[in-house]
Amino acid sequence: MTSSPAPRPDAAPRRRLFHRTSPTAPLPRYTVSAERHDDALNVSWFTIARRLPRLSGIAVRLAWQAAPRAVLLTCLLQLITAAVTAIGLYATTSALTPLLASGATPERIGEALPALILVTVAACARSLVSALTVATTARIGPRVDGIAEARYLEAATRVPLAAYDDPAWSDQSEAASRAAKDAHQMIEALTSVTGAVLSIAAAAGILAHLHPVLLPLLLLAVLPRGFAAVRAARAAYLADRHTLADRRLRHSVIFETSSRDHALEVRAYTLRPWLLGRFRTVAARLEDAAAEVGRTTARHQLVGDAVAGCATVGVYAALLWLAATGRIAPAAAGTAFIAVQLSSRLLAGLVQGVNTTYKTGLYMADWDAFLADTATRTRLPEHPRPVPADPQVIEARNVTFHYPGSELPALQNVTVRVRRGEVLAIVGANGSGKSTLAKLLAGLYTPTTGTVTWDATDISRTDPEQLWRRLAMLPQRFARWPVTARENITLGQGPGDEAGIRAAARAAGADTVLDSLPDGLNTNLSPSWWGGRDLSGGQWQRIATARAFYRADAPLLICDEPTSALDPLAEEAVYRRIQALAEGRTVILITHRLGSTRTADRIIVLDGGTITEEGTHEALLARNGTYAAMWRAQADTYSGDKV
Ligand SMILES: Nc1ncnc2c1ncn2[C@@H]1O[C@H](COP(=O)(O)OP(=O)(O)OP(=O)(O)O)[C@@H](O)[C@H]1O
Repeated sequence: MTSSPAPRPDAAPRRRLFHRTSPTAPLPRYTVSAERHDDALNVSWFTIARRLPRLSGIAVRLAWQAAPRAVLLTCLLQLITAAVTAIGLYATTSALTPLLASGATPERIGEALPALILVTVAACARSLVSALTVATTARIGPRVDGIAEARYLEAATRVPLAAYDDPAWSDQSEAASRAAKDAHQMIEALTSVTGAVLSIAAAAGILAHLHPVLLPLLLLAVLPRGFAAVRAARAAYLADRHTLADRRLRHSVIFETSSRDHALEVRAYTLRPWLLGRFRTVAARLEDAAAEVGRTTARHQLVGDAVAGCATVGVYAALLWLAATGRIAPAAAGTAFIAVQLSSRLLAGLVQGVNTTYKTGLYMADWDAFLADTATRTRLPEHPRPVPADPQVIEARNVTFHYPGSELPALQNVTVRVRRGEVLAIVGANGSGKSTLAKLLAGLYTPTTGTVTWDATDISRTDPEQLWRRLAMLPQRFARWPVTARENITLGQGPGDEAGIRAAARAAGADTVLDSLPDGLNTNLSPSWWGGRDLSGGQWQRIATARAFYRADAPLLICDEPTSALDPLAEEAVYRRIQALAEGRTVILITHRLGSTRTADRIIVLDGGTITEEGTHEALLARNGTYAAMWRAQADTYSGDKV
């Protein structure tokens, strides 16, 4: 049975690109965050004029950093183009004057010949310089993209983890990554704008020289289209900004629908109609926005063309009148005619260039704002305290923590102390705050109130990168990097020594996994790449554990659910290894497998973000509280044999 097309949730029904044979999923309309409704969405002509130089300045600075010599060469080529244009027009008048004079034809041609040769040479030079400009700009563009993208990545990898939980930052990040990718467009557009402006200025100079009234006439022919272009660019930008969240949603829906990670559930849960419905809903919203931009652009273009057309007719009529009444020489009128035609052609480039410059310029401003905002969020202490190389005590004191935008605290007034050589186990129900507490102790999040210290050093006053170099962490949701098994273990620590990698793999039970791979450590662990192999969930967990163990000299080891996917023998081996690793370092172990907590030096129980129990396994059983209840429940599940 085919269902009738579902009505769009938020617009009047009309013909669509998509046939709605599947249900349309209701999709929340996320709006851009309050900060994004800034003055960029409220631009007046004055603001545009004020802003264009600044927007261009961002791109010019980037271009200068990327390829200063190419920038200088481009400027030189632009000036040559303008000079050649002026020479060509001037030579045209010189050629037309004898040609339009009375006398014998061979003599008139002979007199005009040098000027005609100059006109031809100027035209050839113009083409050559234009080709050189294209080649030079092509050298600058990719380098500018590279720098813009590298800065974006650097900022995104430096910002505190909490930024990723903030939708405002995510919106900004999306706009900035898009701008960085397209930064070369701004360079190309700026080049064509400056080239066209200089050449039109040269033509205007020649016209003003021929007769002062020709200059305002030229401007009359040129300005309306420029005005229309900037208005269209502004409409497109505003629509883009308003649909930013929807575009993010669209990417996310496409990714969820087609990614390998979701492919199994898409099939097993027969998700196709639901997923396509979600896609259609968001695509329809974007389609509407794009159509609206198209209508606005067409309107502006039509009005601009109409006014420009009328103005051009007026210019030609004025030229005829000036020539007919003897106010200018016929040769000057001919040159003016050619200059207006040339300027109209240049104007097409200028219009396109202004359009792109303004639009991409606004995105570059987003990129710039993202870097500035991210730098503010990332601000390091002015004089960072050194991180203790081998902390004796790691302590959270009266720590409360709210995730961004969350009213309920994930942790409330938590105080905990863990010493070097100790294994601290954190247990508790799902969502009780275990992972959050571990992340705070590792400096991955900063407490909303309270302090975390390593020895006497408040870690919020240290350089976090220095801190994390002293951390080995096996997170609950570890990344499956699409690189070789070797890189998955050494992960950013250089090529690694073979013995160290093998020892970490053995300790994590990953040695047997490596033995089963066709190229051993050199096998790529992404089946989507040629020669790549995937692993089972437990095998992946062993590799991720080896990754944490490989950082053998880190004084803090955090294992968050390290054995959730492991078979019992591997599990026992990993816990034995964690126990052994505790010698000379601090170990924090988060687990629901209470069997492993028996050997921990101390256990804390979290409930709703607060510590409710603390002690050794035996002490907590004797207390007969939450821990004892959890222990008994698990013992019952495993028939009391083993937990
Ligand atoms: N990035 C986040 N943004 C907002 N809230 C979050 C975020 N991560 C976790 N929370 C919330 O914080 C609380 C504590 O989460 P946490 O991950 O620390 O729990 P947990 O005890 O480790 O749970 P589990 O046993 O399920 O792993 C939960 O209520 C959770 O919903």
